Amino acid sequence: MYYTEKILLLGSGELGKEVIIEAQRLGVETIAVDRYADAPAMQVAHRSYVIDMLDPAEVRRVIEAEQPDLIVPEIEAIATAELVKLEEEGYRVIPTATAARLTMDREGIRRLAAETLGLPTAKYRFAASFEEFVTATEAIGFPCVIKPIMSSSGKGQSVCRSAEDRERCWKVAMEGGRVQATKVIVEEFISFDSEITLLTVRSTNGTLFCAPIGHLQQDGDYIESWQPHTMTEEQLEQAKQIAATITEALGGFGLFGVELFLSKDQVYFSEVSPRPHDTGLVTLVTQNLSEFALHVRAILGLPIPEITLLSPGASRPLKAKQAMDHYRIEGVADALATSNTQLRIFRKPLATAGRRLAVALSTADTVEQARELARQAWEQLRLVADEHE
Ligand SMILES: Nc1ncnc2c1ncn2[C@@H]1O[C@H](COP(=O)(O)OP(=O)(O)OP(=O)(O)O)[C@@H](O)[C@H]1O
Ligand SMILES: NCC(=O)N[C@@H]1O[C@H](COP(=O)([O-])[O-])[C@@H](O)[C@H]1O
Ligand SMILES: [Mg+2]
Repeated sequence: MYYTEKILLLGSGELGKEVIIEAQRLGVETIAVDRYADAPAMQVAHRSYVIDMLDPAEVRRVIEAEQPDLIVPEIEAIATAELVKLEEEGYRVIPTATAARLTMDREGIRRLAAETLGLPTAKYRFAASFEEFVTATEAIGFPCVIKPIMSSSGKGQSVCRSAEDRERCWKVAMEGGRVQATKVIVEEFISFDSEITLLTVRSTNGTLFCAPIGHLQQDGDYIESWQPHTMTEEQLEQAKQIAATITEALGGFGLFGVELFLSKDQVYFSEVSPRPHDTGLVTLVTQNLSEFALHVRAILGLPIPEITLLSPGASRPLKAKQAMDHYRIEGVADALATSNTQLRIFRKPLATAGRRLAVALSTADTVEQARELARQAWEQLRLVADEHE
C-alpha cells in the first residue's frame, strides 16, 4: 500500500538531489538535511535544515520536529547510533538503522561480510594507533591500502608501498576522513582486472539486479563509469550471489551499491552503500528507471515490475582541482553539443580539491562509444574561479 507522505534525507548531495526529484514525482513531501547550506538536494526539497549530522542531539531535534514517515540516510557520516534509538522508538530508517550504522564504519561492514557471512574480501587488519598500524602493515605486507574507518569518496585513503611510506599514509588517514579519524583499515592490495558496482534493489517484488556498472577510480574516487560492464556468466553469478547475501544480511527496502573487484579466478566483495551509488549516476540515461527512481519505489513499498537497460552508457564526473570560494563552469554549450549527452550540474556552493561538481552522461550503441562521447563532453567543461560573485 502507498501511504508515505514525508521523507527526510540525511545528506543532501548530488545523489540525494535525484532521490528528492524522484520522490516529488510521486507526490512525496521532502526534507533535506546536511552540514552546509544550499546543498544540491536542498535546492529542490520542500524544506531544509543545516545541522551537524554527527551530533545525535541535532539529528534527533530535526527528526522530532519533522516527524518524517521515512528517514533516508544519503551519506555515511551521520550519528547512526541515534538512528538506531529512533528506530526503536518507532521511526523507519532506510534501509534499516543497523545497515546505516554498519556501513558508516568500515569495520562493521567488513567484519559482517568476511567473518559472519564468509564472503571473499581482501585480507585486512584494523589499527587504532601508529604502533598497531605498523603491526598491521607487517601482517598484510606491501603494497597495502590504508583507509580511515569512517570516510568515503577516497578521503584519507592511500596506498602504502613500503615501511618508509607508513608515516605519510598514517598522516593522510588521520587528516583526510570526513570525521577526525581514530582508526584505520589496512587492506591487502588486490590487483584486480576490473571493478564493478552491482546495483541491487530490495523491494516488495524481492531482490532485483541492474546490469553491472564498470568504473575507474583515481585516489579512491570515481573518474568514469559505464554500463553494462562485460564479464563472464560465472563472474556475474558470483557477483549476484555476493550482492544477494550482503543485502539480505543488511535487510530493509531500498537500493544498494555493491562494490566488487573482478580478477580472473575470484570476485571480491569490497564494500556496499545502502543507498544510490555515485558510479550509478550513469543509470540516469541508461535504464527505464534510474537508481534514484528505483530507490524511491523500493523504500515506498511500490512495485518494480522490471528493470530494463535501454542503452549502453557512460558517465564522467567533473572534479575540482583546487579549492575555490566562487567558481563557474564554462563550456556547457560546447559539452551539450555532443550527441546523446546530458549534464547534471550540482551547484555546490564551494569547490574543494577533488570535489565532484557536475557529471557528463552519454549513451551510444556500444559502451566504448558512450565512454568516448562522455569524455568529449567532459573535455569541454572548465572550472573557473569567479572573483566577482
Ligand atoms: N584493497 C584494495 N585493493 C586495490 N584497490 C583498492 C582496494 N581498496 C580500495 N581500492 C581502490 O580504491 C577505490 C575506493 O575504495 P573504497 O570504495 O573502499 O573507498 P571509499 O572512500 O569508500 O569510496 P566511495 O565512497 O567512493 O565508494 C576502490 O574502488 C578501488 O579502486
Ligand atoms: N561516494 C559517495 C558519494 O559520492 N556521495 C555523494 O557525495 C555527496 C557529498 O559530496 P561532497 O563531499 O562534495 O559534499 C553526498 O551527499 C552524496 O550525494
Ligand atoms: Mg567505494
